[in-house]
Amino acid sequence: MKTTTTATRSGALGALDAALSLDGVGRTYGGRGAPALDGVSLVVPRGRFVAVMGPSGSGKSTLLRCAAGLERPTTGTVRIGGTDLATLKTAGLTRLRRDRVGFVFQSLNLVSALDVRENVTLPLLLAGAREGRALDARALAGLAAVGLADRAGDRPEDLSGGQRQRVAIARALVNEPDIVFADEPTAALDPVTAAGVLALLRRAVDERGTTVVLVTHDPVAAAWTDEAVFLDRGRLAGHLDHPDEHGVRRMLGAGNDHRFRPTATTAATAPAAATASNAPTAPARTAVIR
Ligand SMILES: Nc1ncnc2c1ncn2[C@@H]1O[C@H](COP(=O)(O)OP(=O)(O)OP(=O)(O)O)[C@@H](O)[C@H]1O
Repeated sequence: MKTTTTATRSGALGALDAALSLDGVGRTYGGRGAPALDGVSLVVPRGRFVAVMGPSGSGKSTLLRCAAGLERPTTGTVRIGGTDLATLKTAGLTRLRRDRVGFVFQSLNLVSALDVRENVTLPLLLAGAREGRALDARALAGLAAVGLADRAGDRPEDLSGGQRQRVAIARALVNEPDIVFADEPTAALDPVTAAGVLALLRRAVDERGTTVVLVTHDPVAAAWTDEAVFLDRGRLAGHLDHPDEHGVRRMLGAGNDHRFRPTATTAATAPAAATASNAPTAPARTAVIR
């Protein structure tokens, strides 16, 4: 197993100062059969937007759950911001997820008994913040950032799917997490609404330096990211820097007959916001270790 990236070879990036690192992570369910994840190693630098792609059942969601500390891997090491998750007991893991991690899922359950503002303040309250004007101001600022300041008093069921996802993003970002994990957040949205949601994630990366790990099937969504990594039957099978829609489709097509061929690709048609992040100051790319 060899490290293949310049980032790691040059020593510019280590697992300890990365936003996220996985080293030999495997996950087997029920102790039988093929593992859902099989020895996945990668390093995601801070301030990076990374897409995790691959065929259905290739292990994308399992990778996300293990990486986010929602599930313990069977083998290997996961570090968030240098902290080895295996060293944390349940309470410590909960604290780390609460304080440093944001989540946006396709079916992210906003609490229907709470209004939109209350949903956004929830992570802050869980982290011990006191109710009051300062808390409300933070929630409203977060809602304003996703264009929903005027819906603060509404219930989630009064919003469209796209608006709900924007509330979910405001909630994920309200405690200024180091890293956000998003699992198919745009799968149920029309293309225009999906672009709005992806633009919000892109902005979090560009303006706040948040790291975002996005599981998606969608080559258009992947084109908003800095890098796409591809899974095939639980293993890392390739990656694209500055993925564009065409390059991603090609990789996914190659995956259909199990012949991923990692290639160097550049973004000819990536969204403008994504291109901006490819400035020379952008952090080193994700280190894919095989
Ligand atoms: N909780 C579980 N119990 C048993 N098997 C599971 C569990 N979660 C996932 N698996 C299995 O692990 C493999 C990978 O599943 P995973 O959901 O990670 O794939 P995926 O790439 O996210 O798929 P999709 O794109 O269809 O959502 C599949 O074979 C799946 O059946």
